[in-house]
Amino acid sequence: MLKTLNLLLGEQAPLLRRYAWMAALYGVLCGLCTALLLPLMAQLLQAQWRGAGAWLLALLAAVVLAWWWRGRVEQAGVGVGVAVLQTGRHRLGAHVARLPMGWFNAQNTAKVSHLVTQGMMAVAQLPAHVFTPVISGVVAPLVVLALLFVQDWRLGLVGLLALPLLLGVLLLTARMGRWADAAFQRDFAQTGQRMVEFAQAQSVLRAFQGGGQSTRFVAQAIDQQRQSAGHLIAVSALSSVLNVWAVQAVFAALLVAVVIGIDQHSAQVLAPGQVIGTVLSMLLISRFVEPLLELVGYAEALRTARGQLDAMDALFAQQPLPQPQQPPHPQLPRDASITLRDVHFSYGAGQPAVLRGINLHVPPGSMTALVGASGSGKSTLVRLMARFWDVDQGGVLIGGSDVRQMDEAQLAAQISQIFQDSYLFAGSIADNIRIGRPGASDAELWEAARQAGVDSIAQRLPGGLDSPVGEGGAQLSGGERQRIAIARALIKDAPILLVDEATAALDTENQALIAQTLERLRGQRTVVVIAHQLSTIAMADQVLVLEGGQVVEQGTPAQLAARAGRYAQWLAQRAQAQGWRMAAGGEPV
Ligand SMILES: Nc1ncnc2c1ncn2[C@@H]1O[C@H](COP(=O)(O)OP(=O)(O)OP(=O)(O)O)[C@@H](O)[C@H]1O
Repeated sequence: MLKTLNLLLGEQAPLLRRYAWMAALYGVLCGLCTALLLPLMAQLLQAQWRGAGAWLLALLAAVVLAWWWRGRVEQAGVGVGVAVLQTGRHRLGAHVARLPMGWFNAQNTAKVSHLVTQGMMAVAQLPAHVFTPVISGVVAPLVVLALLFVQDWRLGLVGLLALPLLLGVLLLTARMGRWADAAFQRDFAQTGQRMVEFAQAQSVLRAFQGGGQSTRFVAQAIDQQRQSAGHLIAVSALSSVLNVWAVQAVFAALLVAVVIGIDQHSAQVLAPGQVIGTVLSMLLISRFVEPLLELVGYAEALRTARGQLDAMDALFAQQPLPQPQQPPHPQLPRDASITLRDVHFSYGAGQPAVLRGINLHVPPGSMTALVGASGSGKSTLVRLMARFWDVDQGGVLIGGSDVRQMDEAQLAAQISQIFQDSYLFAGSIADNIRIGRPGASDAELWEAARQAGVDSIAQRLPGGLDSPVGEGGAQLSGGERQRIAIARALIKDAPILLVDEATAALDTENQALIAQTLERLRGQRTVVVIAHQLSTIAMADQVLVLEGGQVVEQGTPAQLAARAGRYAQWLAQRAQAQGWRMAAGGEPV
């Protein structure tokens, strides 16, 4: 728990240590107040008023000191809570930003969103409201235990023996709670993910189910969450009862010890000294048990925050892709070529191989088209070039340098991407294009917009290029979003362009736009395109046909068309389907 808090706090971690010491000192002060209460009670019981007055003054001074110190501790705790909120979110965000692109699936994204909102609040509450009574609830009984030993060693011994038993019960209930909490958090995140999906998929749902209906997935997720919430509530209630019983059992054991002590001295009438001793023992026992009861009252809050901290810990344990060490690395690319050497890749240990022994060389300034059936590995191959993940075997080289030996920013500077799922941020059209090159001038912005056909969108909208696109580009059509993504890639002016030529998302106008863009950049940039249009394939210097994660054919469009192999077959099917007629050289007519 402390390890993760330290991770969240980073350079501010000393604040937590200082606060913990302050809270422990507060526990000692509480114990000191109890210590001063003993002589005061003894003097009162013996009717020694002067002595009692002196001890009373000392006790009042200690109580005032403890109150004042408690205020300081609370302030320090709130300070740590605020630091957790401020620094923790940044550190978590900075860590997530370094994780491989492949890590960002819907489930992980929902988890992160839950952690930085509710999770971070639950964790920040710990130092602000929970740790002070918990730390003092541990320290104060230890001081009182020492006093118990001074008062009567047998009582001290009972108290000492009770502590590990109490600790055992607390640990057991905490573990039970953690299991139940982990299941609840998992189901909670799953429901959140399903609800977002439900909202986003409204058009599909209404088309297939009519309005107002939930999906089976949402219903299942909610049902699962209801079950795990019920389980968690039951476990929490049982834990509370067990914890309180354990403390009460310690209380009872100490009382029994006092009674047995009395019996050994005298069964009939207590001597005055025995009366005082008994009263003081009872007082110590109650002061021993009281903070323990308060401590177990916070078990629930601790467990909830613990679950969130565990999830944050697991997130911090996710490793970013290794970065090259200096010197002599990182390496610089010598040109805009792309080479794949015997690349093998799967999406995780135990998962089937998606790419198997790919060898490929894309010379600088040339254009390579990837074709193949759905699931043959085209997108995976292109994304490996941008180091979304690291290959399992072999290597991906940009300009002769292995991408694993290149600086992350250096690699990013080499590559522009136009993918089907290019995300638009809630901002203006101009903001979204400028992501490609934040320092671009207005003239460069307009030039990229013109080349990508965004100028016609801007003319239609009252705000021009400053018109908002809505969250995720919701205020634009799919084709318009795609054009902005193209403008963003063009303004970046990177020497390598990776393109996933969208199929369904693009209308003929946009298809033509991509074709024009590729035509214009031909010879100027290294282009790798996942091609669906015959016209695009015909433009390519080389075509790779992928099947089952392997390159089954490779050559110029003309060579492949003449070979009567897979490409020619595929070409014939496409031509038939689209009413295209291909010339013998592979060029569409
Ligand atoms: N994130 C992922 N996790 C696990 N498996 C994946 C992931 N992405 C893709 N795959 C699997 O890898 C294989 C290749 O997928 P890929 O998307 O590279 O194929 P593709 O040729 O681009 O397909 P399409 O033309 O339909 O986009 C498929 O079997 C797919 O199920």
